[in-house]
Amino acid sequence: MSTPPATAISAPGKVFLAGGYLVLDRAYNALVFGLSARIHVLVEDIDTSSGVQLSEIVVQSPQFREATWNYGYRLADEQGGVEVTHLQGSPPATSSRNPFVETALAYALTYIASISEARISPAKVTILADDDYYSQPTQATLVTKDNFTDFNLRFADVHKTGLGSSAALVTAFTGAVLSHYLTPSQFSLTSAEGRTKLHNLAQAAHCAAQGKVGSGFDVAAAVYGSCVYRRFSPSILESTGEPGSAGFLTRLQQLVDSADKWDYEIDPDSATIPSGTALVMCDVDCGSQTVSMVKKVQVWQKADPVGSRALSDELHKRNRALATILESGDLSGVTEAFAAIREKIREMGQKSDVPIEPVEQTELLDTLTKNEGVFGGVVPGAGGYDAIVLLVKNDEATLAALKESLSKISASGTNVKLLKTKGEMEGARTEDGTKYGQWLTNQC
Ligand SMILES: Nc1ncnc2c1ncn2[C@@H]1O[C@H](COP(=O)(O)OP(=O)(O)OP(=O)(O)O)[C@@H](O)[C@H]1O
Ligand SMILES: C[C@@](O)(CCOP(=O)(O)O)CC(=O)O
Repeated sequence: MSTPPATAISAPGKVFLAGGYLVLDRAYNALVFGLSARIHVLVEDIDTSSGVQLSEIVVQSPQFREATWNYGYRLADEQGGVEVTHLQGSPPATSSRNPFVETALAYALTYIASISEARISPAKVTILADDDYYSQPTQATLVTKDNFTDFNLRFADVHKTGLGSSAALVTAFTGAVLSHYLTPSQFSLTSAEGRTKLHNLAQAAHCAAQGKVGSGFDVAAAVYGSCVYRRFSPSILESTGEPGSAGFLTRLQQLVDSADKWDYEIDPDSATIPSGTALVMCDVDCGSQTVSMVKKVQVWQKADPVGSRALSDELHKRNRALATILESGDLSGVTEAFAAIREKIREMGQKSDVPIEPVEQTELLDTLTKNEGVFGGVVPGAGGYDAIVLLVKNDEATLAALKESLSKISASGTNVKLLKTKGEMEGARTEDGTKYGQWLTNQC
């Protein structure tokens, strides 16, 4: 009997162009773009024809070493939902846990159990990520097969580029598991209702795995692609509880299915990349980012509520002006719009004593914006030293000149690299499960 193709879903990474920090407050919205860099999640049934009835799901990330996680699952008493246990199996199963995978699995299986009587059969889940999510070791010769690179590294040794791998992973994982176990009438990624459910479930799982409630812009972009985003009130997720706790199944099902519980606003039509242009990203290898940036900005906001509100209002006005220019497609004034945003971001950084646009990044952005065909750019999201994003003319000559400028800059100190990924409009989507060739174990 031939093996059915894997259920495959992919979700994009993100670049946060305008509205970092402000978006944590529902008074402001954010301009976020999805990226062509995607994470793909494939689900295949495990053959139990030998009569063995396992309750086991194996998750593997075969581009990395020691990246196989085995999970047992069981329906907990008192409507506690599906409890997932990380099994310490023999190698290749890894002993270190992956909170994003584990939580996404428990949340997805619990939601499935809340709306379906069907048995959850054993399965193998494969995660494949675009190269751009991780900085590649400079000396190593890496093997790429069927479009994905074997990084030959353990997760602990990987440097991420900050494209939102965890949000893309949780979204694609949740979508793939729901699509695999539910019928199209119970869940379909192509319907508006299905997307809403995927968003709500992935948002809840991602916050739980992170151990904090962020604005959720990264999950919104992973589900809907480029959009103007206003966050949900954090209180919505306060009483969901833990998988296994009494009533978790009912609470999660209501959270996912009751659209009126949520107050986020997601508008994919108002985030536009003008025709003939591209949003590109440069990975900057220049020291690490301060982890407590958000906390420090909040300390400043508390200490100076009036001043910080006035600055945020002005920055928001400038963010909206950029969004309007991009939407109009008429790029006159776009360079000034980027500069105006950066001016206020630097002021916010000085006032809060946070390197949102540190001086090294100011120099880099100023230098690159002088290039023919580069309209402007910013330090995305929370800012810091890790990356910059540029709006450029989408042609070979501009990209070649940009690469040349970056290699000159790299030769004189800071290592800066143009990533292959570009801004893209589309969110999570169903993929053809037969196109992953050698990465699928059933076909090895
Ligand atoms: N290919 C993958 N396979 C399995 N787990 C992954 C994969 N990629 C990322 N993850 C999980 O996501 C974690 C990284 O998430 P984190 O939120 O720290 O980074 P990010 O989302 O890429 O970055 P940022 O939020 O700065 O944009 C990893 O430690 C791992 O648990
Ligand atoms: C600072 C913040 O507004 C954006 C962080 O963005 P990034 O992870 O740096 O892309 C935090 C958030 O929105 O959750």
